[in-house]
Amino acid sequence: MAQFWKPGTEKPRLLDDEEGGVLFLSSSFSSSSSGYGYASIEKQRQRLPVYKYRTSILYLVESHATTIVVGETGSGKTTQIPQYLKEAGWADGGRVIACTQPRRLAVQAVASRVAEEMGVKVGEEVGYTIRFEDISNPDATRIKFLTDGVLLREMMEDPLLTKYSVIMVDEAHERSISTDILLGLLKKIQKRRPELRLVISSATIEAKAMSDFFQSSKRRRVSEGEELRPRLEPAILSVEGRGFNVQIHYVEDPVQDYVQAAVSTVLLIHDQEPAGDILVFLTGQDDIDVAVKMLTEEARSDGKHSSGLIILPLYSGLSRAEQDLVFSPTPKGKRKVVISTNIAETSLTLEGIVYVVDSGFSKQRFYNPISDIENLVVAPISKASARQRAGRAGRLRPGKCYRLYSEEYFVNEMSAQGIPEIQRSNLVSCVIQLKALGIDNILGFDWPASPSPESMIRALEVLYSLGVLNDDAKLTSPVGFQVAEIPLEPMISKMILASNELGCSEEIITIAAVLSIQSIWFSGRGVQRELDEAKLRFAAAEGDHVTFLNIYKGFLQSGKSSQWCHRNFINYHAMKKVMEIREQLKRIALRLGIVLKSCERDTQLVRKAVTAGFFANACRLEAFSHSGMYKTIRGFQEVYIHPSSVLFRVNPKWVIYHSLVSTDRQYMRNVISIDPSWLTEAAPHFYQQQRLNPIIH
Ligand SMILES: Nc1ncnc2c1ncn2[C@@H]1O[C@H](COP(=O)(O)OP(=O)(O)OP(=O)(O)O)[C@@H](O)[C@H]1O
Repeated sequence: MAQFWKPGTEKPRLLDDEEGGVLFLSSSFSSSSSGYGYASIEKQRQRLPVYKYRTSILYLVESHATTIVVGETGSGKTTQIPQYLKEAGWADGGRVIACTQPRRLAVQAVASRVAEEMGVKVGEEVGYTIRFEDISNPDATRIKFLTDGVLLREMMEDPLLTKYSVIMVDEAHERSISTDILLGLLKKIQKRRPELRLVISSATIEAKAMSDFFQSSKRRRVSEGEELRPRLEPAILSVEGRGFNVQIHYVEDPVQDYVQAAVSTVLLIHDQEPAGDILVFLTGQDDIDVAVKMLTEEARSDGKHSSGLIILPLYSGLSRAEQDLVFSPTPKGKRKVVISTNIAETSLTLEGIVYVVDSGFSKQRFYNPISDIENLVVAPISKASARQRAGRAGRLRPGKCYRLYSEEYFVNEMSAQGIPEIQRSNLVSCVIQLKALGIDNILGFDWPASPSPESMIRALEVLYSLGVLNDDAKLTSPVGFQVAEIPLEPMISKMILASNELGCSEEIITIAAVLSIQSIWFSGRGVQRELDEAKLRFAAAEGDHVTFLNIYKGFLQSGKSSQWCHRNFINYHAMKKVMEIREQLKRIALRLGIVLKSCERDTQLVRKAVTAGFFANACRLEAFSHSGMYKTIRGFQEVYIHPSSVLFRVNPKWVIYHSLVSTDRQYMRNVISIDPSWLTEAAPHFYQQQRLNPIIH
């Protein structure tokens, strides 16, 4: 079990102490978490640290084109600033105030909170839009929360975002790809629309870089009326103070197994600490499922330690209804344990949470443009993330955060800030978005942090081979425009378009839905044999994609039964999410004129459609390899079929994978066997005939 410094001894630190900063105690803050009346909400609003800065914020927004607001987590930036702006008239005359978030869940949660504070219904004066879900009313919505990705999509219809008077880019320090693209484009828009105001909310460390970025706007020639325009240099405002104290506990020695350590810590808290819910940060669906199972079994086998625990997973692959469970009030006498990925890291207030357990890891993308390989890797988080995680406790009362790493590690080894996603990702989706917005000179685009030219060139090559870009690097018609319109990775979009021509769109839409979530299998420790046996019941010789079709069919035939999923080691929540996404994809397909048609299980057609999208991920088994080693066709990288694939140990000669994960080796996840001649058919330029021919034969 992880050993923590005991509370009350000298060791635990208050959050601010980490930096040697000032301690802020807001003990007057009401700690009641339910039954808010309107008046009490108003009082709560006024007690938030940001309230003291209301006038300054409004003054700066009035007088500067860009205002950067720096503030501790919980100071009230997200929920309050849009309301201040509305109250000051920025939404008058039909104008709209936008507030972007990197994550969907945060968009929904913050919109409901702000609507509650304003005493209105979500979807009316306060609305939100996330991919596939628009809960806003063009005539009534004055404050709109949306993901930064959705705002980018809105630019396709309205390049200058004319309906917005102020755009607040929240959590800009997270540096998601979409945030970086958005910042670059907003800077451009400001030159054309000097009346547009930007509010960038950012952690301290990034504020200077943000300011430099917006500062470097080229000065316009002063013309008549110029003095009426806002000042171009950005203003920086620092909001001092936070909500409640969060006591930080570190482990004394590094933990060997963070899932096991997280489970032990939850039981320790439950045993020794007063009432209050627990939020645990792990990395992904796989380790969350394992932790949920361990805790559930503990609850079954040994009532003493774990009676009264309500254990809930939280990750993006869950259906909406399951995600909503984490927001429901905890029944009296019970303790909720939410086990989450980093989707709960920013902007969320889960009312009952008093304790946070932080594994110190998250799943992150890393792309190597030389090998053209993108991996999803479990990697250490940054100090900025650790603070955000700790900040989820102490939002409505004092809290505690248990870090499953040592203080020495936190202070000396943890990086201050993560690497911007744009510098560690494959840029195919990013390039197509910019192209769709008419940005032709992608290499010359004004980025807050430049991606490597190699990554750009790789992305351009792939898009060209997908038939999305023409010789002039412009979107092709209709394929390029259609691919850009589908809000999915371009390779999946291309696969869907190809399925229309091949007559297998029903099957491919199912496959696309399954590929958009992490896994539909139940992951658990100690159940590998049963899981393998269950897989055999559905396994298709052609590979995982066709296996998904068997599972989907079985699920429908069972009447979408949770018991059926349980018996077959399939994650019921994930299957419900697949159904949701599939419905959304069907609507998009119909809009694009794709005829929904089944090929009646002609798996060759299905595999050809997959090849049309994913040809760049083709690999060949090494002729003399008995260890199942493959080499990627592009880049000659060594890769292996992941043990979770139905093709593990089957090792067909030619395969295509959907994604790679890196542990001790590079593993291909979701693999399908192909005929190599389909590669040259699908992408003659990519696999120049003469280069591939000797390999094929
Ligand atoms: N759904 C909610 N229920 C109750 N209180 C809430 C809710 N949402 C926000 N609050 C209160 O408002 C405070 C400020 O939240 P807000 O999201 O505006 O802060 P923030 O400065 O943007 O922090 P972060 O960067 O962590 O998002 C919370 O600490 C909490 O006290």
